[in-house]
Formats: sequence, C-alpha cells, structure tokens
Amino acid sequence: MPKKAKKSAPSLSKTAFNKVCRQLEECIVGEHASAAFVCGGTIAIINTNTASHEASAKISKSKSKSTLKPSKPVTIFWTAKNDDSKASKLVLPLGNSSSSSSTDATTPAVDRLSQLVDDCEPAGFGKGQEAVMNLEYRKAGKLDPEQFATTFHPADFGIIENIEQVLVPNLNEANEALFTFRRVEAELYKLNIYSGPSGLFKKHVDTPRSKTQIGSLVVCLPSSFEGGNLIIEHDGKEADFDWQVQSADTIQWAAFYSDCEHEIKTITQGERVTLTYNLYIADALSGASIPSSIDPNVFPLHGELKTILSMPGFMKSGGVFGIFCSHAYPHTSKNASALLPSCLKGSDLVLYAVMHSLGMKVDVLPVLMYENDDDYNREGLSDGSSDEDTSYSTYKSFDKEVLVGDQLRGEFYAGDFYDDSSSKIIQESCERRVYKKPITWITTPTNGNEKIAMIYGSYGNEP
Ligand SMILES: O=C(O)CCC(=O)C(=O)O
Ligand SMILES: [Fe+2]
Repeated sequence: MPKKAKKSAPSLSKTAFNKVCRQLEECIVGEHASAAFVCGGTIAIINTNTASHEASAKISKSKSKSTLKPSKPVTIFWTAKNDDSKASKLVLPLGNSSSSSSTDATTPAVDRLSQLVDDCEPAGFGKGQEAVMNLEYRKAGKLDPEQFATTFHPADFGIIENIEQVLVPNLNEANEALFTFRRVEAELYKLNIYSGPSGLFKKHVDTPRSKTQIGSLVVCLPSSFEGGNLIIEHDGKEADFDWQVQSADTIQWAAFYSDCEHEIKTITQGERVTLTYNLYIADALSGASIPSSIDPNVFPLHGELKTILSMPGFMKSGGVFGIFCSHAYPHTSKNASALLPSCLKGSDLVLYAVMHSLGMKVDVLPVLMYENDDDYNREGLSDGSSDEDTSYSTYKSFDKEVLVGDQLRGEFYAGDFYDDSSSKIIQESCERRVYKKPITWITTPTNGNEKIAMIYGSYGNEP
C-alpha cells in the first residue's frame, strides 16, 4: 500500500471525465425537458340571469386550471368602418341578457358580431423583413388597439400573476436577489377574429417588439366556434389548447414565451374572437417587491450538479462549460447584456440560477457560428490513458468550431466575421470579440435552437 498520502485527487482520465460530462449533460437535458413554456386557464362568465354566487361556487369546483373570479360579459367598443361617427358596441357572449341593454339594442347581437367581423382589416404577418398578406398562411381579421376598447383586462382576473409565477419566477438565493425583482406587464396588441370555415394562422413565432419582450398572451373571448386549436411547441414538446368546447360561454387564455413556435388550426365554424397582448419584463414598482422564497437549491438539478462538481479531480484547475440555451432571445441591443439575465426563460433561468448559486460565474453569450454537421454529437475519442487537464475541451467534438462572441452587443452579427469581402479592420475587431477560452461543450443545440434561428428568418406575426 502506498504510504504517501495524496494532497489532492488526480485529474480524471479522459474516459472518466467524459462520463462525468455525460452525467452533467443528462441533468441539463432533463431540466430542459421538464421546464414549463406555456400556461393557461379559463374564466367563467357570470350569467346575469342567475345569482353570481352560484357561478362562483361552480367555478371553484371546476378542475385545477384557473379558478379565479368569474367575469362579467365582455363589451367591445369600436368605430364602424363606414361611419366613424358611430361607435359600435358588442357584448360577448351573444345572447347574454346584458347585451340587450346596449344603446343600439335594435340591432340583434349576432348582426353586431358580423359587423365587427366586417369592420376588421385583414391581418398580415411577417416573412423575414417583409410584411406579407397570404390567406393560405394567415386568414384573420384585426383591429389595432387604437381602433377599439374593451371592458376586459387580464389583470382583473389574476392572469398576470399566474403568468409571473409560471413563466417569470423570481429565484433568490437565501433572500439575496439574483436579479432585480421581475414583474410582467401586458400591453394590448390586437383584436383578432378568425372566422369559419377557413380562418387559420400557420406556424410562426411572435416577433419581439422590444428587448424586454418575453411572451405573448392570447385571450379567447366567449363566442362559439369549432376547430381553431392553438398549438404551441418548444424543444420537441407540444401544448394543445382546444377551446372549441367551451367557446360559447367561457373566456379562455394561454400565455407562452414568444420564441415558441405556434399555430392556429383551421376554424371550421363560427367566430374565434381573441385579444392578444405582448408580455414584457418590467422591474418592480418601487416598494412593491416581494422577496422571493424560491431558492434555486429547491431544484433537483441543484443537488445533481453539486454532486458532479464536487467529484474529486473533476476540472481540478477550473474551466469553462458551454451549454446551449433552450430559448431564443432578442439580444442585439446595446444594453442586451445588462437586460438578459432578467429576461431568461424557463430552463435557461433555472440553469442560470442553479449554477450561480453553486458559485459558478455564468455568462450569456451569442453563438456566432454553429454548423449542424452529422458528426457534431460524437464524443471526444479517448484512449483512457491521459491524465492531462488540457484534455478537457474534448467531451463534445464539433467538426467545425463553434464560435462564441465575448459579449452580447448591438453591433455584433455573425456576418461580420464570415464575409470574405470584409475589410481588415472589421475582421480584426471581430477577432477581439470572439470568446477566447477553451470551452467544454456539455450540450448540443436542440432541434429547437436550430429551428428557431430558421423561423426568425422566416415566419413571424410581424416583419
Ligand atoms: O389566437 C391565437 O390563439 C394566437 C394568435 C397568434 O399567434 C398571433 O396573433 O400571433
Ligand atoms: Fe402568434
């Protein structure tokens, strides 16, 4: 038995190192797989003919979705296209007793709904930089927010708080704020009507209107329709909001991160009337910040990572891990790096918080070049004999190098770097912007990452 007691464990062999990295990868991929990217619920309408406490009782017994207070019927006011001196008014759901109290009670409610449909303009979408109108891709009507008013506001029903809890949680380490306290602000964006038998909106992402935009909220007003499922995808997972069954008498809503690809299946009958809102990250109003009690160490990932990182000999002399984000971010503005940690979504936020709480320094950086090569997922080959620290960057070997920028910034884009015709100055300044330390890549971009890049180049709800 060797007498000499070792002061520290030897570095891991390549084989052992790869094994640990694979474990790390599994934990992170598991976190990506379990993270939420949507939330939603329903709000019953108080039937003004029955006592409201009956309605409330009925709702509180209904399933786990949203069991918030019921809503009064929703009124929409707009100016008629042909007669802008005349304000039109419609109450949904149709046939609710309160609709007969309207000023133009002589017009049947169902005709006023048809009038609203007629007064909408056709809704376009964006294909790359271009505004496009293509009824095969999107068939819907729209009113801009300055063209209508509504009595509905999502904040009245706790929807904003629901969204904050699921999509924008505040994670604090032992009461020490990781980020400034985050709130969600909803900005009314459009009224849309998708009409049977052929209304639809094919796969797209919601084009970020600002660097703090994090998601979209769709509120489906009570109006009977068939079809029209809203399907939202992320990272191979799918959420299917089937609103047709309760469409006639319920408000139904869904919120999701705006980089998640989504579509509206064909509306085969009726009118699917929605209010859409852009969701932004906003700092707490002064004095309004409630310290979060969600500590990153509650996540299973925390324990798993801690075990891995404390393995004797693992990355003994330090190093850099590379992990691909699960979501896309608007990151080209000048203050993107200051904003980004607090705009992180889903599993990216959890990873950031967990790693930070384990004492790691975490940066969010842009990937400037990544080639999807057949060989990219191959683990570094190893003869199992090396004890060298320098072998660390070989867990994943990418055939083409993955280029990472040294920070997020407005003037940075990959084209700078690759354009052969670029002047020397541009190339030199790009050279300085590339992250220089060797990176041990733990994950590969998921299907989603690559698809997102493509989608952003193609279909958005705006150019
Ligand atoms: O109406 C919906 O369900 C979603 C609408 C939508 O995706 C959009 O307006 O961009
Ligand atoms: Fe959309």
